[in-house]
Amino acid sequence: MSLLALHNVACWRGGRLLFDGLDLVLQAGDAMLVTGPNGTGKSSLLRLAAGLLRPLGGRVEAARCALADERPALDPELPLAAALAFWAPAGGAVPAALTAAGLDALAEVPVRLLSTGQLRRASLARVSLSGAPLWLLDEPANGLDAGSLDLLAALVARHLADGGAILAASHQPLGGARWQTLELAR
Ligand SMILES: Nc1ncnc2c1ncn2[C@@H]1O[C@H](COP(=O)(O)OP(=O)(O)OP(=O)(O)O)[C@@H](O)[C@H]1O
Repeated sequence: MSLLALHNVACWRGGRLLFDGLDLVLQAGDAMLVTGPNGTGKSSLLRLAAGLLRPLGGRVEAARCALADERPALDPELPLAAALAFWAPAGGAVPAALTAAGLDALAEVPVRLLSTGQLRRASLARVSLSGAPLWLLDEPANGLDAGSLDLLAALVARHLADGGAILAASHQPLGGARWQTLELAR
């Protein structure tokens, strides 16, 4: 069974047609990288897949998903571990997620004090904690240093090996998978 399927999808946003006739299918273990110039609709495509945006035409079928974009979706006033616990169905997985994202030392630091790259990694920890089989990652490498890029690649590889799928938008190459590519054009 596919974890994401788009059938003949058209997207209208900002007063113009961003794309139409788009078909794609992601099965367990699949990773797809969406590329293209600014404003061509990469983030919009992720929001369509997340069910946050309605297609102008066509059909979107998605498994339970977790979206990581520029908004961390973590309570800024809470210590990081407590903020992440909100998203953890079983609660107990938070320490392992912190370790996998290289955030052990920051568990008790309020989210509002984290740096840009630390917040990105906290978003990845949130997504990995969610248990969602479909990850939607919008520019996940933004603000990450070399070591953090390696952590991202490891998280990607583990999620795919566990039977998940990933749709990511990025201006830079990502590791951890043999990425299929989808280029959106103006
Ligand atoms: N909330 C919104 N309301 C109206 N138009 C929007 C909204 N968000 C984005 N758009 C428009 O939709 C178009 C596609 O934007 P989108 O963010 O999907 O592009 P992108 O390919 O992800 O760009 P970038 O590479 O800059 O991140 C742009 O023209 C943008 O102005």
